[in-house]
Amino acid sequence: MQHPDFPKEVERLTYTKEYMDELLEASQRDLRAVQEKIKESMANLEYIDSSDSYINILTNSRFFELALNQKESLEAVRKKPYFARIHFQRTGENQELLYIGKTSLFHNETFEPIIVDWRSPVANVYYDGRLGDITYPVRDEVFTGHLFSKRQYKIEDGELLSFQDVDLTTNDDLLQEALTGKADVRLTEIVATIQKEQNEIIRAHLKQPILVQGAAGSGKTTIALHRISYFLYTMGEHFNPEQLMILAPNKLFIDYIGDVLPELGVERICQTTYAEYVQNATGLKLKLQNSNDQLETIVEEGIDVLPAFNIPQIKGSLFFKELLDRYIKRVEQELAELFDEDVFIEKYRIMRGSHLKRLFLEEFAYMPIEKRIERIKKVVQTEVKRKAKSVLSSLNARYEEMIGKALSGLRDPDKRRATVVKFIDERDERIPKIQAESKSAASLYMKRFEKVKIKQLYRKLLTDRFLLQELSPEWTLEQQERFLQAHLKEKWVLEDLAALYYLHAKIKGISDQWKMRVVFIDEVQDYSLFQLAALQEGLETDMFTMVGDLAQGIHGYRSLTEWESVLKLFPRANYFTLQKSYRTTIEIMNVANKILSKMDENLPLVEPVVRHGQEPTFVQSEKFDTAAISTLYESIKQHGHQSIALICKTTSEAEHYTKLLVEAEVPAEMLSEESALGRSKLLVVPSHLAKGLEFDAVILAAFDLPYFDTTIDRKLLYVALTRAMHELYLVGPSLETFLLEGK
Ligand SMILES: Nc1ncnc2c1ncn2[C@@H]1O[C@H](COP(=O)(O)OP(=O)(O)OP(=O)(O)O)[C@@H](O)[C@H]1O
Repeated sequence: MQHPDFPKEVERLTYTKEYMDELLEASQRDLRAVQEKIKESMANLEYIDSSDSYINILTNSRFFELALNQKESLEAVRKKPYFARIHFQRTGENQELLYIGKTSLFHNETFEPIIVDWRSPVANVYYDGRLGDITYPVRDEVFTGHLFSKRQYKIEDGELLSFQDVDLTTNDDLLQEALTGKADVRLTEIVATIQKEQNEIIRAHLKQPILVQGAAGSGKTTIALHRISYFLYTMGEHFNPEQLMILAPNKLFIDYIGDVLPELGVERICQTTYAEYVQNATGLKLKLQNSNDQLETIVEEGIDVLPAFNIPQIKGSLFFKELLDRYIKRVEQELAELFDEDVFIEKYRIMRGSHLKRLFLEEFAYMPIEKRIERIKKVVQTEVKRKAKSVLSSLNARYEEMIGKALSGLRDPDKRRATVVKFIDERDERIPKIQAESKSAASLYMKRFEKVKIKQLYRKLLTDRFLLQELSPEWTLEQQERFLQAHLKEKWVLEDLAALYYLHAKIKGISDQWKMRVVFIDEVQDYSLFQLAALQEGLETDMFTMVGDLAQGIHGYRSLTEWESVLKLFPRANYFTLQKSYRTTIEIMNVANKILSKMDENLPLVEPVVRHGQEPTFVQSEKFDTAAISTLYESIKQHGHQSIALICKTTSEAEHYTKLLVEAEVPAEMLSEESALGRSKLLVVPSHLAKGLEFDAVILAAFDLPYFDTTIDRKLLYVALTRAMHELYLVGPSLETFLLEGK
C-alpha cells in the first residue's frame, strides 16, 4: 500500500527538480553570455590595445569556469537531489522539514533551504541517531531542539521510488541495501548511510589530531575521505585544498579512492604516498628498493621472532630520531665554528664573528640551519652596507683633513705638492677598493657555508665508523658493526625516507609548496613512529587524521605494533575505535574472527552488520588446478558477481598461478602496485597488496606455502579473508593450511 505522504513527497521532488531546472537554464544563459563576451574580446585582441581585452578574456574565462562548475554540479545532483529528511524544531523556532543532500540549495529570493548539505551542522541531527530532544554543536555553541522524525528516500534518475521513516527500532534498510550492492572495484560515497559512530569521527574536532583503530571493513578509508570533505566544507575559508594531503599506501590505492573525492566535492587535494611525498618535498631522486621484498622474505622463510637488533625497526624508532638530532647538532657546531672569523672590509672590522655565531646558535635557532645562514647573510649585507658608508665618509673626511693640513702646514712647495699628491693617490686607490669590497664582503664571508648535500650527509652516518661511535654510545661495538655492515651497498629503502626527510626539514626546511597543513593517513599501522614524527616536525603541525588497524599490521617488523606511542607523539589526539564491519557478511566475518582471536594484540572480535550470505566454502585440492579455479570463477560470475580476486600468500605464488591460468586461457590478470583495477578478469592478488581493497568474491588459494601460525601470517591471512564482501572460497590441501580446524 502506498504511504499517505507519497503524493506530497512526489510534489516536493518535482518542485526541487523544477527549481533546479530553472537554475540550470539560467546558468546555460550565463554560459552563453560569457562565451559571447570571450568571443568579442578575442576579436578585439588584434585591433585595439590588447591588454584590456586580454583581462576581459581572463575574467570571463573564470566566470565561464564558475558557471560551468555550477551547471555540472547541479546536473549531477538533479538525479538524486536528496536522500533524507528531518522533521525538526530548533528551540524557540518553528518546526521545519529539512531535506538533506550532497550539496545545499537555497531559493534565490525566499532564501528557503530547498536542500541542506549533509556537512552542515543541522544535518548532524540526522546522523546522530536519536529521535526526541537533542543537542547539536554549531561552531563553539551547542544548540538544542526536538527531532520528530527521520525519513530516508530512494530516488533514482530523478524519480522517487520509495521512502521510509527510521527510528531506533526499524532496521536501517538503506544501509542494508547499500551493503548488498556490488563492489565496483572502487569506493563510493556513503553520505546517505553514514552511521552514528562514523559520523562522530567525520565531525570530530577538526583542529585536533585523531587516531582511529578500526576493524577491517569498518569504513576507515571511507570515513577519512568524508572527513576531508567535511573539513573543506567547514574550514574551507582558512585552508586551500592544496594544503591538504592524503597519504595512501601505494598508487593502486590512490586509484582505488580516486573517484570518491570528486563525488564528495573535493578537488585539488594532494593524494600521494609517503615515498613520493618525501621525494617531492626534498627534491631527492631515490631509487627505492621494493619495500615488500623484505616482507616476502620474512613470509617465505616463516620467520616469527625478529632479531633484537632489527635495523628496519631501529630506523623507524624515536631513538633513530634522537641519533639524527645528535648528528644535526654536530653539523650545527661545525658550521658555527666557521663564524670564528670576523667580517672585515680592508682593515676595518665590520662585525664580530661571535655575534653572528650567537645569532646562528641562539636567536635564529628556531629556523632550519640553511635558512639561518640565509638570514645571517642578509644581516651581514645590511651591516656591511651601513658600516661601509660610515667608513667611507670618515675616510674621506680624514683625507680632506690631511690634505688640508698639508696645504696649509708645509711651506716647501715641492714637498707640499708631493704630500698632497700622495694623499690624493692613496685616497683614490683606497676608496674605490673599499667600495668594491663592501659590495662583495658579505658574499665572500658567507662563501664558507657550502650547501649541505643531504643524501651524502645521511650516507656518512650509515657508513662512517667513527661518526657512528660518537653518536651512538648506547650501542655495543657489535651492534655498530652490524649497522655498518648492513649499509655497505648504497641502496635506499623505505625506512630511510623518514631520516632523509627529517634531515632535509631541519637543515633546509620544507618549502611552502610542500608544507601541508592538514594530513590524512590511511593504513597508519604500516608507518613507523619516526615516519610520523618526521612529518609532524617537518610540517610543523599535528593536524593529522590517522586511521588504521593493528590486526592488519603486516609490516610489524618495521612499523607500529601498538597505538600508545602514537598517542604520546600526538598528545592532543582524540582516539576512536570502530568495531563494526560493513563489508563482510556474518558468515565470512565468523571465519576471519577465528584468525583475529589467535593474534597477540588482544583486539576485540569484529561485529559484522547484520547481513547474511553463503557460508565460506572449503575446496579440498592437493595442487593448484587451473580447471577447477576456472569452473569456480565461472560459477561465481553466475551469481552475478563481477569483482573477483584470487588471493595468494606471496608475490611469487601469485606470479606462478597467473602464468598457469593464462596458459590455460583463463581470463586472469595479476595485480601490481602500478596496475589499474579491472573487473573483467580474475584478479590474482598477493595478500599484502590486497590490503585496503575489497571484492565481491574472494578465492583464497594456498598450496606452495601454507599459512603458518606466526604473527605475520595470521595478519596476512586475516587481511585476505576480510577482503570478501559476499563470497569466500578457501582452496588448498586442508583447512589447517588456513589455520582453521576440522573439515
Ligand atoms: N555507513 C556505511 N554505509 C554504507 N557502506 C559503508 C558504510 N561504511 C562502510 N561502508 C562500506 O564498507 C566497505 C568497507 O569500507 P572501507 O574500505 O572504508 O573500510 P576500511 O575500514 O578502510 O577497511 P580495511 O581496513 O579492511 O581496508 C566499503 O564498501 C564501504 O563503502
